[in-house]
Amino acid sequence: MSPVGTVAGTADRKRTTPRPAVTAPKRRLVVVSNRVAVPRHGRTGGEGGLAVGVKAALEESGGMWFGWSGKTVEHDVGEPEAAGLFEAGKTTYAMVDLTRRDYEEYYNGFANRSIWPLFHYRLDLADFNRRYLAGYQRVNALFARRLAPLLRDDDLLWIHDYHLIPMADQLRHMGCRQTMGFFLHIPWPALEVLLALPNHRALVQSLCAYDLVGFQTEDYRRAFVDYCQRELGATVDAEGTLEAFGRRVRTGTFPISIDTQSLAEAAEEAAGSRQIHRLRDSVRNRDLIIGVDRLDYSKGLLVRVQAYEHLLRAYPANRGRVVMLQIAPPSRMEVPEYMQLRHEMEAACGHLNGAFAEFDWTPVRYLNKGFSRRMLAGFYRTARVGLVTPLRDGMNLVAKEYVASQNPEDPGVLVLSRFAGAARELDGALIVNPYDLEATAEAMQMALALDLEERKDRYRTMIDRLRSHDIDRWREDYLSALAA
Ligand SMILES: O=P(O)(O)OC[C@H]1O[C@H](O[C@H]2O[C@H](CO)[C@@H](O)[C@H](O)[C@H]2O)[C@H](O)[C@@H](O)[C@@H]1O
Ligand SMILES: O=c1ccn([C@@H]2O[C@H](COP(=O)(O)OP(=O)(O)O)[C@@H](O)[C@H]2O)c(=O)[nH]1
Repeated sequence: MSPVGTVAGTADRKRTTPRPAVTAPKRRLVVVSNRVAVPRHGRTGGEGGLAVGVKAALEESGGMWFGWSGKTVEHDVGEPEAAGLFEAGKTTYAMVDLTRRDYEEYYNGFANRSIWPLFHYRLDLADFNRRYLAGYQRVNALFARRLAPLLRDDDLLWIHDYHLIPMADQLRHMGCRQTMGFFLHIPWPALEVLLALPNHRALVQSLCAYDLVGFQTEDYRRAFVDYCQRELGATVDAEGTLEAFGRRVRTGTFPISIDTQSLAEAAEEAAGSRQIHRLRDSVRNRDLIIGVDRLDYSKGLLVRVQAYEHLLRAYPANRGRVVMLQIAPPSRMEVPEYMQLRHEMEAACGHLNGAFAEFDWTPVRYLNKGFSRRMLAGFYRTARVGLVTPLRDGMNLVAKEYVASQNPEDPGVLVLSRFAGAARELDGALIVNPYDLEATAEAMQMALALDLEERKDRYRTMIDRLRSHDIDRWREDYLSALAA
């Protein structure tokens, strides 16, 4: 299990003010996701948007969170009879172990070597081995068998992400008639790209077993509808409801967000901490540029290092004057393409430092480890520039966290890829095409040079959006649409 994920992660910070009351669903909420953020030793455990949003919904209304336990068992010793259950507060956690083979074929295989690269437009990296597909179907069927006996007739099911697309279909085959919603955290690709997936039709057919299918952006939703119309002959009405395979499926756009208020509080508090003082002392009077990403090829890490090299070549006055801090915790290390990226990043950062470093200045600090969100908030606030350059990204919460962490009186500037879902909302960022290295370098230069008034203006438009569209709003919008 990788150290940093959107669902499971290190301890979260408690809000100092209560969450606003939102319309809690009257029916019991059952959340299903690959990773489950289990509370440890009474501390809150969530890290990314999914964990924060789901936990808040379950704390409020009570319910169940079902998924993989994070454990693999070495041999297939026969399936356990039932999911392991335990209660914490109003929430029941129900979790299933996976055999090593299931984990390899379902998680490392179909989820992360077939769907993930394809949906992030990396056809060159996709592997459509049929063994992976079989493992994916097998684990979805196993999850459905373990969940079905725990369900009540009027439960609301909220199933998350690309690992679990066929789950509703599996449950329906077992006779489950509950309301079921799906939310996709990653991009939905254009029709021409999706057609490369050997079982694309069956996969989309299984999505039609849901009552509501939610996407991060309107572009992804439209791409899904486009596929259904052109490939399946589905009809769609003005509200985005599809008719396909004899079912009516609603579609919607629900951009995930962050706990804006608690991030801002954490950043302010962290600014006075010993570690942030240490960071500031080490950076001295230089400008800090920060990147924070799982070590994933979709995040555009290599082009980012190249763009930074362009910055140092095209604007040599920056040499000795800026420092780039790239935090890149290893992720999915059993998938060969991720290991390959690790080697490539080591070479790229080594090359850059070798070419430009001076005896008293190192241009890039490259760290293969994760930090708590509280520490990250302090790092973000210290950085004059936040660099978020994915080649394709469902949303990208780091972009939102960077903005929320800024000092309103002296905010930094976000340089953001147009291919991140977050670019649809964060229009105060300097938006770049990350494939265009020179333009990215120019945007970095501009970010370093922006005057205070313009930085404040850009920050204000973004923070207003993040305050009105925070993580509470995301789950409220999704759950009220699902329950409607
Ligand atoms: O669980 P892992 O394999 O360790 O991966 C971590 C998560 O990565 C993906 O995150 C996505 O969801 C974010 C929140 O909606 C979104 O901002 C980001 O753009 C996506 O890449 C994945 O979709 C999650 O399921 C993983 O837990
Ligand atoms: O060292 C780290 C690096 C990242 N994160 C968190 O991991 C999440 C990453 O989410 P994002 O949507 O940016 O990308 P994903 O990794 O889910 O694709 C964010 O909440 C980060 O704050 C973290 O807690 N510690």
